[in-house]
Amino acid sequence: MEKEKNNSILKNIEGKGFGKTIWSPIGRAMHRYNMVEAGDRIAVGVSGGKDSMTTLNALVRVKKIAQIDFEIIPIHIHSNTDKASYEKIEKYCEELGLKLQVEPTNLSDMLFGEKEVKNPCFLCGRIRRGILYRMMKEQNINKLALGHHKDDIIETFLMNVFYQGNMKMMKPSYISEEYGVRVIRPLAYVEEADIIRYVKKQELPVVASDCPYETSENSKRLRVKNLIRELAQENKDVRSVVFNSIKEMLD
Ligand SMILES: Nc1ncnc2c1ncn2[C@@H]1O[C@H](COP(=O)(O)OP(=O)(O)OP(=O)(O)O)[C@@H](O)[C@H]1O
Repeated sequence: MEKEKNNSILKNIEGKGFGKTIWSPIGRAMHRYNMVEAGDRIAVGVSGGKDSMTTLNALVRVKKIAQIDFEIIPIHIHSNTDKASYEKIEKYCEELGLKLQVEPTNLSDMLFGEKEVKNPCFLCGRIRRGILYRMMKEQNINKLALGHHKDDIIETFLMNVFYQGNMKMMKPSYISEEYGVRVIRPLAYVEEADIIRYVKKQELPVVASDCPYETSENSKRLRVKNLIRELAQENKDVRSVVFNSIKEMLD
């Protein structure tokens, strides 16, 4: 019975035709950076968006197919009081045999209240990260899996070059000195377009983001994203060209 359930979960996660675009690059990144080791307690930051839901699936898949004994702890930092917005994720985690931990915050009020905040995206990310790290410490969790993918890594690199004048990288795996935990990005080698295709085909219960800044036309990230999109019309491999040129610097 248990075996049948496991097989059905695995089948739903894997889908058909995603070996080359999803599972193989995830496997390569996990292997190269030793992302999953026996005894690990790995928190997955689950926003409910396509990237973190795919990351969650990737870890559940590894747990089911590899003989590695580790734990997965999905955590959702909730930005407002609307419970309905995460019930879908909670239910999905249950189907995977996992209990979603939900941490309520007043992030929405803080960021979109009466007082204007200067750097909302930076602040939001920092606060969320701070909460995640605190929860990890309290629960003896040694790794944090985030849903950043190949396009995020390329965009971050180019943004740093264009706007900051440095070549800082979003690394697939690194130790946060401040908090003493390892951050891993299992989707580091996966392209966003493939994640979109995967999530759609598998009908993952993705929750739309309520962040008003996400699609802001002025956002520097969006400008870089559009630039890459434009270049990709001339050369469809442009993402891989950039990525391969920085790959060694990601270690
Ligand atoms: N509310 C949250 N609770 C827990 N983890 C989060 C939350 N928001 C973001 N994260 C984690 O941080 C990562 C990067 O966050 P970001 O806001 O850039 O989301 P994203 O790249 O759009 O990903 P997603 O599609 O998963 O929302 C996410 O993939 C996820 O792992």
